[in-house]
This record gives sequence, structure tokens and C-alpha cells, in this order.
Amino acid sequence: MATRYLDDSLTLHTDTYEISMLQTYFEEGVADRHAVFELYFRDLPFHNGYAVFAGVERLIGYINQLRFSEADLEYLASLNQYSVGFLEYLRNFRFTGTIRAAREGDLVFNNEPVVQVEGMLADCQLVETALLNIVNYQTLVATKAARIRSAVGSDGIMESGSRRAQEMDAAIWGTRAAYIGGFDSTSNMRAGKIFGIPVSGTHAHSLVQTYRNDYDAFMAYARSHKDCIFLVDTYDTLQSGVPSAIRVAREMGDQINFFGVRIDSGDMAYISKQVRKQLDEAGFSNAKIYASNDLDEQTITNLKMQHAKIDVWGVGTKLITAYDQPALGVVYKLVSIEDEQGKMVDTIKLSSNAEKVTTPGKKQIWRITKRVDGKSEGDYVALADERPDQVDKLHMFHPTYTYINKNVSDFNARPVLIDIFNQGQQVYEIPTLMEIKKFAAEQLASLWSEYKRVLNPQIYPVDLSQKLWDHKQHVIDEVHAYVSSLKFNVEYTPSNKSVK
Ligand SMILES: Nc1ncnc2c1ncn2[C@@H]1O[C@H](COP(=O)(O)OP(=O)(O)OP(=O)(O)O)[C@@H](O)[C@H]1O
Ligand SMILES: O=P(O)(O)OC[C@H]1O[C@H](OP(=O)(O)OP(=O)(O)O)[C@H](O)[C@@H]1O
Ligand SMILES: O=C(O)c1cccnc1
Repeated sequence: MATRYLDDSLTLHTDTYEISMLQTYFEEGVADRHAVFELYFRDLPFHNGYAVFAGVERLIGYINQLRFSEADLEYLASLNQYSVGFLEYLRNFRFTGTIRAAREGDLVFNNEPVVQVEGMLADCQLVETALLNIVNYQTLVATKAARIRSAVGSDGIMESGSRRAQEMDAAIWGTRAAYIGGFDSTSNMRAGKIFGIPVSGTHAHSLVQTYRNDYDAFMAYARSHKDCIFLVDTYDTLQSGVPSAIRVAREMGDQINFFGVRIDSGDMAYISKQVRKQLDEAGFSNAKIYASNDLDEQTITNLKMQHAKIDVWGVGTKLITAYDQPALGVVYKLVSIEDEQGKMVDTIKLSSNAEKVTTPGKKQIWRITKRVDGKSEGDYVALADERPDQVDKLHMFHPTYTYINKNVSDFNARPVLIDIFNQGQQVYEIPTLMEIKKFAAEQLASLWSEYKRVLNPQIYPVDLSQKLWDHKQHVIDEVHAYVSSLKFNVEYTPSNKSVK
């Protein structure tokens, strides 16, 4: 039987190829070359007009614990692929890199760096998998949550997806991301405990099934709780569930806070209207109607169009699993590397698909807003040494369709990437979750509504500075010159042309 090792660190939460590359860098003496990697995604998720960035808290926790434990080293040694010298190097490994990232809750867009890792090549390479893993999931769920928030308007939304999440970590970090993106509460007690997210809940069908009738179940619940929301659809919502809830509310009077009822099946437009009528006629017009059952932004929008009488929405599966797009497609690319002479050289990955050609060089994103109303003009991606905040006028143009362009003046330029780690030391203090949530809401408020609509939003401009654009063309030309100088004499045929 295979030996089991202690799961005592997250450091091997990385792909095998990262460790294999580290061994090459170490053996070849390039592990401490200075490098810059950037993390970005190529397309916005859910055909949305923006993404809500999340993942920094987990990233910080991961980086702060990053060292190889004895169990990690023993396991690596057991693979018989790594030299004794390399394992010794890993034993002494400490992360000394600099990490810049967008703030949690900030809006981010496709084709711009949202995390940047700078430092020794080995340090930057090792963290690739975990960083992608964290940002991919949390940003997806925060974005999905923002879409659901925009569908419900100012109604309450409770997150209740733990049972359907892709394992326990996803439930916890997913509900945190959902809270940032606009949810009000979670059903997950552990998330309440560790993050301070408000918890909320009703009860399950099993309570009613235990008593085998609605009235006895609601009465039992009411005797043991002050705040009551009764789930009314176990047998028959209109014939039994709601009348039983009303009877219990009347009999218990001031002994309980009858907050309302939850419906979890059937035609929710029709049923909610009937339930509203029953509650109003019984004098419980303040009692709210809670609804759940595979809800997402599309169904909620549709229910609102049908004037469903729903006050609070419970959303689980479709949020926590990012059901309609379970991967953001984040990538992590080397944009600059120190050469043999100690000079930084900006690098590129070419592709026959223009969208997939990487943009070389260490960058900063500048969020451009008009001073007059604080509204968004677009993002301006520039080389790290450019200062668009110190000029009066900016020429912004589409990086592919350059005839789409505009001159912007009287603007504010805010750097989106901020320092999280400086040479291995955490320099960023994480705001409270409430502050992050508030920040996200403020950023959304500054975005024109055309970019925020759930269906077919306008495309938000993510432009390159002239200097960066020119630089990219220059690096592309250099690579083309290099490739044509090669003397391999390969004959391209349609079949081998497509081989990567
Ligand atoms: N009026 C409505 N308009 C649009 N979608 C609705 C409406 N009412 C319910 N839905 C949605 O339709 C989906 C399926 O509901 P359906 O009534 O078919 O099954 P159900 O009520 O879940 O049945 P079950 O008793 O098995 O739970 C759910 O996602 C629900 O949110
Ligand atoms: O529909 P979702 O958006 O995924 O929200 C979570 C679901 O989990 C519960 O159902 P489940 O059948 O698991 O348990 P129950 O007996 O409490 O209804 C709840 O009633 C919701 O329908
Ligand atoms: O409290 C609720 O209503 C709840 C909790 C978990 C899953 N579905 C609903």
C-alpha cells in the first residue's frame, strides 16, 4: 500500500510540472533570475460586462505558509525524480517575491493583469497553480453573485449552496465571494464563524416529515424558536402549508416573530401571489415570502416579470457551482525575465489567434473615470513606469480595432494593482469583509449601467497605452525575425502546421 504523508502544508498544491521546472531552473542555475508573471483571463464569465475580483485573503494565507514541510520533502524524494541537492534547496525555500493584485471587490476585465508576481523565477513559478485555482473560483462566484444581486434589486438574498458546492472549501470561500458580490447572508454556520458573514435560515422538509403534518411541525418549531419562517410546500402549499403557518402565528401571537413562509416548488409566480393573498387576508401583511428552488438571475428576472410576490430569495446550486460557467479560464504568463547579462527582457507567447497573443512587459492597470461624475471611461493598461495620472489628456484606442479611439481629459486615473507582498513580506492589511463588500458596491455604482446589464452588456474598453502597444508590436517583430532566422528547414504542410 502507498505510504500516506501528513497533509501539513499547501505548498505541494501545485502541478507536477511546476516542481519539474523548478528542478531545471535550480540545476541550470537560473532559479534566482528576476522574473515577472501576470495572471489574467481572456473572456468575461457569463457574458457579463465586468468581473468582481476575489481571492486576496486566501492568496495571502497561502503565501504566508509557503514552505516545504518534512512530509512534502519526503513525498518528493519518494518519487525518485528529484536530486538531493534540489530537495535541499526546497528545504530552505522561502517566498521572497513581490505580489500586486487588484483589491477584493474591485471590478476587473478581460485581458488585463489582475495579479502580478515579481521576484525570483522559482518563486514566481511555484505559486502559479494555487493562484489560478484561488482566483478562478472566487472571482467566478463573486461575479455570479453580482449578477444575481442586480436581478433581485433591493430584495434580500440568502446564500444556501453548501450542500451542492464542489466540496467543503468551495462552500466556505464561495459564500465569502458571494457576500462580496452582493449577497446578504449565508446558511453556512462555519462561514459565519470564520468570516463574520451574517447567517440566516429557515427549516427543511424533514422537520415537517418528522411530525407528518404542517401544523404540528410549525408549532414545535415555534415553541423552540422566537424567529420563525415556515417551509410551507411539503404537502400542499395553499391547502395545508400556509393555513397551518397562519394558525400557528395566531396561536403563538407575541411569543414568536412570524417573519414569513418559504416556498420551494411549483409555479412560484402563481403560488407566491396566492400565498400573499392568504397572508394579507389573515392580517399578516408584514410576513415575507421567501423562495428557493434552483434560482439564478434568469429565473429571478423572469419571476419578477411575472410580478411574483417574493420578498427574499434563497440561492444555492446555481451560484456556488457557477453553474452556467464553471471555469473562468485564468492564465498566468511570463511577461519579463532577466537575461544572461542581467538585463530584463520582455517576453511574449505568440498565437495565430490574435486574442491569445500575450502582452509583454510589467504593467499597471489604470482605471480611468471622468472627474465630473466619477463614471467609468475604461481601463488603460500601461507599462509599469508610465504615469497616466500625471497627464492632462489621454488617447485611448482599441488594441485590435485601433480606429475605435477617443481623447479623454478631465479624468482621474486610479492604479488598480496594489502591493500585497513586497519581497516576501505582507504589506497589505486586508480590509474587513464589510469594507470589501462596500467597496465592491461603490465600484459597481461607478460603472455605467450599459456595462452592467445582465443580457448583452456593452463591451467595457480595456486599452493599451501607445507605448505598450508599440512595445508589443516591437516584441512580435523581434520574435518573427528570430523564427525566420532559424535554419531548421521545416516544410510546412497543412497537417504539421496545426501542431503546437
Ligand atoms: N413561474 C415561473 N417562471 C419561471 N420559472 C419558474 C416559475 N416557477 C418555478 N420556476 C422554476 O422552474 C424550475 C423547476 O420548477 P418545477 O415546478 O418544474 O419543479 P419543482 O417545483 O422543483 O418540483 P419538485 O416538486 O420536484 O421540487 C425551478 O428552477 C424553479 O425555480
Ligand atoms: O435550490 P438551490 O438554489 O440549490 O437552494 C438550496 C436548496 O437546498 C434545499 O433543498 P433540499 O432538497 O436539499 O432540502 P430541503 O428538504 O430542505 O428542501 C432548499 O430547499 C433549496 O431548494
Ligand atoms: O435555511 C434555508 O432555507 C436553507 C438552508 C440550506 C439549503 N436550503 C435552504
